[in-house]
Amino acid sequence: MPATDDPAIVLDSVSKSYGEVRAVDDVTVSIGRGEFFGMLGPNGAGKTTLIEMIEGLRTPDRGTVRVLGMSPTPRNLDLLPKIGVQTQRSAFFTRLTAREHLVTVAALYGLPASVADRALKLVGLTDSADIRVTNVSGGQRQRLAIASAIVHDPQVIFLDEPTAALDPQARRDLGQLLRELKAGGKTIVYTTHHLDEAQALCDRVAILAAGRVLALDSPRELIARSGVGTRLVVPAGRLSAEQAGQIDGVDGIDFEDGAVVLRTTQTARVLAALGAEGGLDEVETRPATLEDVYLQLMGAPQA
Ligand SMILES: Nc1ncnc2c1ncn2[C@@H]1O[C@H](COP(=O)(O)OP(=O)(O)OP(=O)(O)O)[C@@H](O)[C@H]1O
Repeated sequence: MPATDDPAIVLDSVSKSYGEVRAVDDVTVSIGRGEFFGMLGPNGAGKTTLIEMIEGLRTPDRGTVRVLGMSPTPRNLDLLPKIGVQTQRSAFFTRLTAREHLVTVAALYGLPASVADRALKLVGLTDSADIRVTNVSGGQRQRLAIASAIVHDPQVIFLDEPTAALDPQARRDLGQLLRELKAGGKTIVYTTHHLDEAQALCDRVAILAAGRVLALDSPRELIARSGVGTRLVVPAGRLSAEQAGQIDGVDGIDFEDGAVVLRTTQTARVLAALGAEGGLDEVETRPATLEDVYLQLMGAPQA
C-alpha cells in the first residue's frame, strides 16, 4: 500500500552513537501507514539501533522519532499496545503450550483468550496449539514469535529476520504468512538479509551502511535506477567473446563456467541479435535484482 500524508513513523535527522561508534548517522525516513518497509544492510549497519529507537528502547542523541504521531521515548504507555515486536531473541513461556503462551501474552495486554486463538489461526498454528513451546520446529517458533507480536492487533509491527535459520520449505511457507500480513494493511518494518524476500514483499526499502541511508525507494525503482540491466547467459560454445562484443546494446561481457554472460539494458534488442546469431535455445535471461543494487551500493563484485 502506498504511503499516506499521515505517516506511521517519522525519523528526522536521527543519530545515535555508542562511545566512538556512530551507529546511526543523521537518518531521515518517513514510513507510511500500511507500508511494508524493509530495513536492509550488512551486520553493524545500524538497523537494530534504528529500530530500537523507533520502538522506544533507545533514545536518539540527536533528531526526533515519531510513531503514530507520538514520541516513543520516554517509554510511552499509550504507544505500547499499538506496536508489536518480533525479534531474533523473542522469549517464550517455556513450560507452556503454544496456545497457553499466547493466552498469557494476551492477558498481559488485558485481552481475552479468544484473541490468542485468532492469532494462532492467523499464523497457521491452530493445529499445533497444544505443542509445548520447547518442542516446536524452527518454522513454528518463528510463527509463534509473530503471533506474540500481533496478538493484541497492533497498528505497527516490527519483524526482525523472521525467516532466518529456516529450511527452504519453512521459509517459503513463512513468506506466504508475511504476504498475508501485508495484505492485512498494517504498517510493517521488516529486517532481513534475504534480499529476494525484500524485493518480493517490500513497498519500499532503506539500505543502510555505517549508520547512513545509502538508498531509499521501492525495489523496482532502485533496480531501474541502478542501471545494472539484465544478464543474458549464452551456453558455452555458442558465442565467442569477439562475436559478443559486436552485438549492439551489450554493455558488458563476463564469463561463467564457459558460458558468455552479456549485460544489457536493451534486452529485446540483444535477444533479437542472439536469436539471429545462433538461436535462443537455453539462453537464460536474468533480470537485475535488489541484490544487484545492494551489492553495487556496498561496492562488492556482483555475481
Ligand atoms: N550496546 C552497544 N554498545 C556498543 N556498541 C554497539 C551497541 N550496539 C550496537 N553497537 C555497535 O553499533 C553499530 C550498529 O550496530 P547495530 O546492531 O545497530 O547494527 P545492525 O545493522 O542491526 O547489525 P546486525 O545485522 O548484525 O544486527 C555496530 O558497530 C555495533 O557494533
